[in-house]
Amino acid sequence: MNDNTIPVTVLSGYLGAGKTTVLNHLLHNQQGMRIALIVNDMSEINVDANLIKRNDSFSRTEEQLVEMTNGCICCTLREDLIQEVRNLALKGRFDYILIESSGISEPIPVAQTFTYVDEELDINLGTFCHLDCMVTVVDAHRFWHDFSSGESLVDRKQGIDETDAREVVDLLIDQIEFCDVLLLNKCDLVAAEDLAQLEKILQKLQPEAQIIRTTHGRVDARELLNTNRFDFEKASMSAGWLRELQLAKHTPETEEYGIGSFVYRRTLPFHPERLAQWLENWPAEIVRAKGMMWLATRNDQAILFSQAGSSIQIGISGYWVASFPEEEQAAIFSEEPEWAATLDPVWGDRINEVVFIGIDMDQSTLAKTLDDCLLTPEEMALDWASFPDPLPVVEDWDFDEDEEDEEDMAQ
Ligand SMILES: Nc1nc2c(ncn2[C@@H]2O[C@H](COP(=O)(O)OP(=O)(O)OP(=O)(O)O)[C@@H](O)[C@H]2O)c(=O)[nH]1
Repeated sequence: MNDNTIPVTVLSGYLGAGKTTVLNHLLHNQQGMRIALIVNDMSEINVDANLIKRNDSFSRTEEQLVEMTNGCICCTLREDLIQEVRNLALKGRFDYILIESSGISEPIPVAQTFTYVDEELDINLGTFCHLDCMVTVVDAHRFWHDFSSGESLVDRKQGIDETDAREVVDLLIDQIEFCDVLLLNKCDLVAAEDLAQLEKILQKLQPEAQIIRTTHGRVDARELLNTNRFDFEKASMSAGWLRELQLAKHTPETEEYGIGSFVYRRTLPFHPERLAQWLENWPAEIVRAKGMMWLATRNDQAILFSQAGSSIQIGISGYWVASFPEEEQAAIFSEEPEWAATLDPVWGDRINEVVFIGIDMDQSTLAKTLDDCLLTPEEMALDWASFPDPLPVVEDWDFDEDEEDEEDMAQ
């Protein structure tokens, strides 16, 4: 299907991770291909594009450089990206398109640009090109610093605008969890033992991607170009937490460097007040947690819980099927009998099911302290709606900020 369309590789990675360095390296090792480059920079001056133009391998006749500035190709410049890619493809001069996203781009919207027809522009990029590989560059030296900084893009003056409340760690995790190749760059700046541990945790967060250690972006071009690796469905399902959740049975792993994971699964609801207290004292050894939660006070809502570093988000993912009228439930269950057979006879699909990935986690203590947050048999008999619920309704909830708010109120 992809035979006659131009392959595209997208480089993502947080600011300064080494994307331009990788791109420059690829230009030196392009195996005779005529490459078109699209370089996206958030600032007005496209520093990365200037660096590439100075590269002696960048020949103006064979290559073309498209600079996209003052916005991000995953949001404000998405339509421009579609048009630029189409224009490049229509020139018929290029064998390959390489895109360097801005450091604050999210990879999924960029990938969607190639997989969905844009109805407003009425352009189907699939007729011109296909996504070959999503690459994420990770800065091995700064990873833990950025991951645990608790800072937002706005705190770092790196947001799209002053309302860009995304946390640095959420961006890092999005870029890691959706990719085909992870380049662990700046390996020269990290001790061997720390590097081995970081590689293992990245593997746990993203078990499908090929992880390649690099220094100054030096990587065999064949690992990133014409790889045939990208598959939207597969990439969307490749995150470590999701894979863990889908495993029929967790096989205990040999915990190299203390890195492990487990699924906390209970068919009892959480008491929101006790759960909130638990979240306030988030165990530092948990690196990533994600899954569904069942809160007694919101008995119909399926809550999506997501944590990475100090960022905790609690959102509504939808409604439990068990909260639907009986005929609707019956219709859904008859369409998915295998799934229906796995459900609790009393509570249906209501469940607490959260994956924890961490370093040196004490699984039984964590599970025990979470069990203490579930409704007791006495509470099960009470009116659940009457329980205090200090948890936020939706969206981001930063417990550090909450502490600050409490401190402010106390003054
Ligand atoms: N020590 C060391 N420095 C590196 C390595 N790779 C890149 N650098 C340096 O890191 C800095 C940032 O690299 P870039 O390639 O510009 O990073 P980027 O991801 O394109 O950055 P943005 O475009 O700002 O998002 C530069 O000064 C590079 O020379 C590496 O492996 N080791």
